[in-house]
Amino acid sequence: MIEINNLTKSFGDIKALDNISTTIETGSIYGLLGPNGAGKTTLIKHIAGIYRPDSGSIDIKDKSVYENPEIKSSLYYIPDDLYFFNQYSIKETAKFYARMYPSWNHERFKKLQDYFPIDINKRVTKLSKGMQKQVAFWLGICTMPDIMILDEPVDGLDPVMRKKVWNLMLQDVAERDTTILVSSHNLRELEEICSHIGIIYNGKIVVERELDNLKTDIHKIQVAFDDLSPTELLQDFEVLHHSKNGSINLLIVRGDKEEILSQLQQANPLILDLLSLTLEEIFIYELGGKGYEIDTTII
Ligand SMILES: Nc1ncnc2c1ncn2[C@@H]1O[C@H](COP(=O)(O)OP(=O)(O)OP(=O)(O)O)[C@@H](O)[C@H]1O
Repeated sequence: MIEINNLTKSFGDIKALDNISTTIETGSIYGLLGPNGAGKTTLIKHIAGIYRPDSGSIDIKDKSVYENPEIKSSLYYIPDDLYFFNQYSIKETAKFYARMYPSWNHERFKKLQDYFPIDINKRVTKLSKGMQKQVAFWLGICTMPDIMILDEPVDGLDPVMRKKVWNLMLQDVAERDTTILVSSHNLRELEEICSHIGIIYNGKIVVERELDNLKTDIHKIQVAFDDLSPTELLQDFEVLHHSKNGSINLLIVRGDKEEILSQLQQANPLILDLLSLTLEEIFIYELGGKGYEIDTTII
C-alpha cells in the first residue's frame, strides 16, 4: 500500500503539488490522469523516492520511501525519458540489475527472450526508442517488483507490443498482487486496464474513484421534447454539459441514474436514451467543470 499524506512540492513560485493525500491499495492498477503540467510526473517522482517532499509524507509498507534503499529495491520505475548505461548490452544491464535488485528472477529473464525479439548482446542505447521501452519492461518485470511506476509507459511501442506488455503486467498483478501506478494521456488504454483513477489538476487530486464507480455517478443522456428544456427539469442535478442539435439534447449529468431518468420521463420525452460514457469524456467534462475547457480559437 502506498500512503501519501499532505504532500506539497514547489519549484520556485510554481506549486507543482498542493497538499495531496491519497492511498493506493496493494494489487490495484491506479491510473493518474491530468492536463499537461498538472503535476503527474512530480507526484510519480516522489512515489519513486527521487524527490524529497517540501512537506508531507509518502510511505510504502509504513516506511518513508525517500532515501530508503530497501523500499526502493522493491519498486521499479519506468520514466518517460529512459536512461541506460551507454556501454552496456541488454545482457550486461541484466547482470547489473541482478546485483541491484535482490529479487531478480533470471529464469524469467531467459523465458522472456522469446517474448521480446531483441538480441541480448545489443547495446541498449543503440536500440530504437520503442525497443528500449521493451527492454525497460523486460528488465522491470524480472526485478519482481511489488510496485511498478510507469510514466507514459507505452509511448513509442507498436500496437502489438503494447498489448503484449499490458498482458505481462496484468498477469503479474493477478499472480503476485503487484501494484501498478500508471500516468498516461492514452485514456482508452487506461480505461481498459485501470481499477482506480485519479485526476490531477493544478497540483491537486480533483477526482479519485474506482473506475466502475466513476462511471455510475456521471451519465450521458440523449433526450428530445416538443418544447421543453431538459435543464429546467434537472435543476436539482449538476449538469456538466448541455448541447442541442435540432430537437435532440445531449446532456452530461452527475447524480443518481434512476432519479435523473425518472425526472425526464415524467415530462413525456419523444426520445430518451442513456449512452455509454468513455473515460475521455469523463476527463473532459470533469475538468471542464473546474475551468479547464476545450475552447476554440479561430486563426
Ligand atoms: N524540475 C523542475 N523545475 C522547475 N519546475 C518544474 C520541474 N518539474 C516540474 N516543474 C513544474 O511543475 C509543474 C508540474 O510539472 P509535471 O512535470 O509534474 O507535470 P505533468 O502533469 O507530468 O505534465 P505533462 O503531462 O506535460 O508531462 C509544471 O508547471 C512544471 O513546469
